[in-house]
Amino acid sequence: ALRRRGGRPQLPPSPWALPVIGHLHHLAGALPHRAMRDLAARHGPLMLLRLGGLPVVVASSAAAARELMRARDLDFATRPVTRMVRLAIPAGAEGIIFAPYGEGWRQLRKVCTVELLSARRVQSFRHVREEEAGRLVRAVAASATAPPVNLSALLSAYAADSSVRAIVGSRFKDRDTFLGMLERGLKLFAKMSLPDLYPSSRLAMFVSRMPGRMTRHRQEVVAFMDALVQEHEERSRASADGDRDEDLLDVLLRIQRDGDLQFPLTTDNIKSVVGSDEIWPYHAVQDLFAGGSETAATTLEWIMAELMRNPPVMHKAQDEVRRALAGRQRVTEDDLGDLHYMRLVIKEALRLHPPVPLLLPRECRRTCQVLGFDVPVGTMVFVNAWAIARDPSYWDMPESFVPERFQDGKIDFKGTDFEYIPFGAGRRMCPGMAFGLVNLELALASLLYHFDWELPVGTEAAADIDMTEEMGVTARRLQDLLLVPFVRMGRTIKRVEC
Ligand code: HEM
Repeated sequence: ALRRRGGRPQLPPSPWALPVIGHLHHLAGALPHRAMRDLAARHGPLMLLRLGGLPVVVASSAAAARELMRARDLDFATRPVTRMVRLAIPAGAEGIIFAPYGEGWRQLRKVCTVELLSARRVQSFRHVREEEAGRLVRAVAASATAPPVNLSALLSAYAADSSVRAIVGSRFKDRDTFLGMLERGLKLFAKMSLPDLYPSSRLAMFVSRMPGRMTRHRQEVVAFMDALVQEHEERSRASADGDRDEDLLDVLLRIQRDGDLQFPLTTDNIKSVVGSDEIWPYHAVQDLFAGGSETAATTLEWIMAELMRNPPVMHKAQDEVRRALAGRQRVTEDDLGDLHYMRLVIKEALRLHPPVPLLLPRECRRTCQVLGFDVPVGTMVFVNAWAIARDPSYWDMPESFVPERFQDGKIDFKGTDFEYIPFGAGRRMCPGMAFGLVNLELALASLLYHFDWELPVGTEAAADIDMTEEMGVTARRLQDLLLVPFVRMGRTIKRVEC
């Protein structure tokens, strides 16, 4: 396929490069999705960058995304496993996010959709979400005595607590250690280090501190997983409750133990799928935590910031929630069905602030053509979902927060409208969409129902709210969101005194 134009491949266009670092200098000083959008404006919707020694193709239009994730989805259905990821995760134990395309990933993906993230399972954690949303409301109310409230911190706690409770249960005694380990692991995996940028360089391996950190993380995980799995197995032997109280790790261990699935999968299959390494359940649960926690916290923060900047939208959303829930003491999931406008608000926030702006990287499995260019096997691929969702060729007033643009229901995030793909598309699309959305809806409805919100002293105008992003595990706010809540009790609104 690469034998074109007299034997030379027609690669996608690239900016000018420097020796050794390639195009890295073009990304310096800006967040990757922003720098890549600016480069794409000059070099086109499919461009080839060399990041150190790593070839990377970036897709920046709906047409390019459609080709990669629909027409050629199978050719791009694998994830790159960098040297650092491989140090932390042995082959066969990658979990779901990092799993290369193949039988192992396919089976785990089925476990995800049929068991872990199915509608039934999402429903089974309803009480966890409602309790955690209640805890969030109480925490906001309690902090309201000394405003402003650091809403970012409270939302992070809400998202992390509800995820960890779903994954390992509320009775797990080393929960805080587990949470700390997951958060450290996520930060390590989110970084591109020297050995990743120069995959064949021994020097990069030698000078970087990442290999040591990854190895220590793996050792920590192995030690911890033993205790975690043992505790869960003892509990499941002691319990006669069937699966009534199962957390996600219980489900994974049950599947490993019994092959108890709706599709034929024996214990032996599972072992070969997940490898015999004892840390496989860890990476599966880490993926669920990665998927569930940061994405929810980040999105909720952006939604609240956008609502503060757009008072008419805030009033309309509050009006809807308060009308639908009139007289209720607290918000439950039964109440969410009628909140149409609030759902448009969430959609619009996911358009302007997709928490995973470049989606998760894919890798080309087979040399092929995209938009008429040759993409060589082994190339890493990013889809700039953030840039596409702000492209004026698809969106009117793309930088403005206008939930009504989704009112006619023509565009959705289910992976078929490629100008709007916050959850990705194709075979590797996010399997946790339903799980994620219900988490967002319950927390948001609670914040809108119970509180009125004002800007802290010193932030006089809504336009002064700092909207700068930073890139960590997700594209979140650089500054914590500080707001002043007023508890709304019936018709009177007063600052809480406790
Ligand atoms: C607002 C919420 C969320 C957003 C915006 C989001 C976004 C994404 C994106 C962009 C991808 C990559 C898709 C691709 O490569 O095409 C992804 C993959 C994934 N997400 Fe989510 N996600 C969310 C919530 C969740 C939740 C709640 C879970 C699980 C509890 C989850 C689990 C996963 C997993 C396991 C993958 C990897 C799938 C694979 O590689 O086959 N996500 N997510």
